[in-house]
Amino acid sequence: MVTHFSRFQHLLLQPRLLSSHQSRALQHPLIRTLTVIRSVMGSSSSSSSSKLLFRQLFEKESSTFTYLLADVSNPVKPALLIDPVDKTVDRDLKLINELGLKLVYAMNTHVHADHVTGTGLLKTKVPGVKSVISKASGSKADMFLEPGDRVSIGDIYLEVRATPGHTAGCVTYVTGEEADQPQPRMAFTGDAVLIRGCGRTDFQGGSSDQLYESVHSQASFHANLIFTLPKDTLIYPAHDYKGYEVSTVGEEMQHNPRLTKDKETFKSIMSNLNLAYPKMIDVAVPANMVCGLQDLPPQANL
Ligand SMILES: N[C@@H](CCC(=O)N[C@@H](CSS)C(=O)NCC(=O)O)C(=O)O
Repeated sequence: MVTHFSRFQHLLLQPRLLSSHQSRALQHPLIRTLTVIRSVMGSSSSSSSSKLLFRQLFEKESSTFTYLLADVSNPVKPALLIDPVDKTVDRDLKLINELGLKLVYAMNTHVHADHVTGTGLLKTKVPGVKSVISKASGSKADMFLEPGDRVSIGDIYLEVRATPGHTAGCVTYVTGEEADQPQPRMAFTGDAVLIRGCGRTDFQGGSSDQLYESVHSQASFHANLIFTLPKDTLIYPAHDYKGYEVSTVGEEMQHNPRLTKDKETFKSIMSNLNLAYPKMIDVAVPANMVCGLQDLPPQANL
């Protein structure tokens, strides 16, 4: 199910005003088609695809978003969860059952410090579910991802991009670029990019320098490059503390109060956040290093 791939090219269609000459040129059927696609994409605050079933779910104690994606064009309706929380596993499973989906993967964007992941619990409740996390996280799981891997459910897939900075093993999952994948693209950024913010960088191997590079750099093919994704790419973070639900790459490039700054200013902002340590960090990190389950016997196959 996880495959390496070698293409990160994408078509970037910038919205702009048209001259009368350009308007006449739009009579060309190919250009007209592209323009229609662009206008649909540009006005959207959610992705459209006849295949994709998508739900954004919220756990209010830790302000965590869990995302449910499924390919409902496939007879099995295979599904995955991104960043499930232990406290809301039963809610998530109820929804999955009601919608007739088959949960295949329980994935994390990183080792969370503020809540216990639901992946271990999901594995005990749904036989066959595979826990998934980046290899760089150092955590236990059934499947370990590296930058450039793909995770597929039916005909829909997520690309894995390295997003270190909040933690060393953070990744972002991005839907595929092809026309048969959900459009606009969706980026599940974990705690790398939050809406009008970003993840803190003061523990778990965090680095403000690295986070800045993860978002801005174009140096490495498999590096995250969040701000080089198409501007209409929808950003779905792991947390929100301000009442937001979704943003876009273009919106964050323009309005993110931290990530729009130059690197030195960004680093200075990050080193002066003075945030309290997450209340659950001493419980959550050890638990999440073993998929959210601490009390299993050593021989348990996580
Ligand atoms: N008060 C919460 C923790 C809040 C917090 O630190 N959130 C993290 C992401 S979870 S480790 C973060 O990166 N925040 C960035 C920010 O600017 O707020 C608790 O005690 O759990």
